[in-house]
Amino acid sequence: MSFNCFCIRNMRRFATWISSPPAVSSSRLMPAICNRFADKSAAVRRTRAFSNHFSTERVSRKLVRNGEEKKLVVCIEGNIASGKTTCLEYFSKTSNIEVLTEPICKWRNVRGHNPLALMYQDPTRWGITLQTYVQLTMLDRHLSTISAPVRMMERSIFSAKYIFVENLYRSRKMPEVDFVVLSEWFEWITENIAIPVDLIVYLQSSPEICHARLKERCREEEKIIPLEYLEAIHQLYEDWLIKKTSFIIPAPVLVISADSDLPTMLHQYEENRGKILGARNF
Ligand SMILES: Nc1ncnc2c1ncn2[C@@H]1O[C@H](COP(=O)(O)OP(=O)(O)O)[C@@H](O)[C@H]1O
Ligand SMILES: Nc1ccn([C@H]2C[C@H](O)[C@@H](COP(=O)(O)O)O2)c(=O)n1
Repeated sequence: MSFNCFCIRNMRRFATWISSPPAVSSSRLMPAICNRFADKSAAVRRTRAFSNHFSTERVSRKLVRNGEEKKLVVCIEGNIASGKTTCLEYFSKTSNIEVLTEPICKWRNVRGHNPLALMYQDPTRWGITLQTYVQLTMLDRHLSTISAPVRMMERSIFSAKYIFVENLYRSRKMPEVDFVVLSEWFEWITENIAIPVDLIVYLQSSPEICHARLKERCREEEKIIPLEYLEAIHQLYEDWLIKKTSFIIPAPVLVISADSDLPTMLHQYEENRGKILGARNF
């Protein structure tokens, strides 16, 4: 299937999903998963445990967590080294919110392996390995119990797919079969599980500034990242969140210009505090 056909099919799926969401219930879903392992009693046990945490009461009829509808979820998006972690640190110190950074420690060490380093060394071979694990760990982040009225998290399962997987595929570093399998997983997840996001804060920065910050941060795995890689990531972010021409955006977007020095950035975060933490009215 050509890339264009694939995109059109995705768009159609999303359109169908919006107008007529799939009727998957937790009681149907979990046995289906467990039956793959041909263990019926385990299927029943897991269904009960699963049903304690999820219900299908919301309009979308996707699986949703009980009692978490009123909590606010804000995703901080932006290029590598644009200042996302610094932004999260600032808000975590100055407000009573829950902050979830990207699980990069896991990406650098999963049972003694470093898929992040492997991906940068040989993206064609290891891109699928890293991105499969990113998708799992980001889903885990999204579905974890929210411990405060507001959750701010670094990136999302959406940018993992729309930016990083997309970039690997478009730059011909990810084989089509890997891209298609990962896309099937992503579509299944987003069609069947509610992943609530109330606001996206996009830290918009120039690739050159990010490159300079990335060099200064000096993460071992990222030393080989060229400026062109950050330019490609930047373009995908711009198409998604500014031009709005590539993929569905799961929440309203607040754009913050992120090229300034640290004191100016902290001032900007203060100015936007109300919009970010009161995002339901944004
Ligand atoms: N406004 C800024 N001006 C200069 N350096 C910054 C600024 N914000 C962050 N940094 C530095 O740039 C590097 C990347 O920032 P970080 O917050 O880790 O980015 P990200 O989480 O988006 O990858 C870090 O070394 C950080 O100290
Ligand atoms: N889906 C993803 C998400 C992140 N990465 C890489 C990019 C960086 O090297 C690192 C963490 O990014 P940062 O938080 O510093 O912006 O992980 C990836 O390859 N795929």
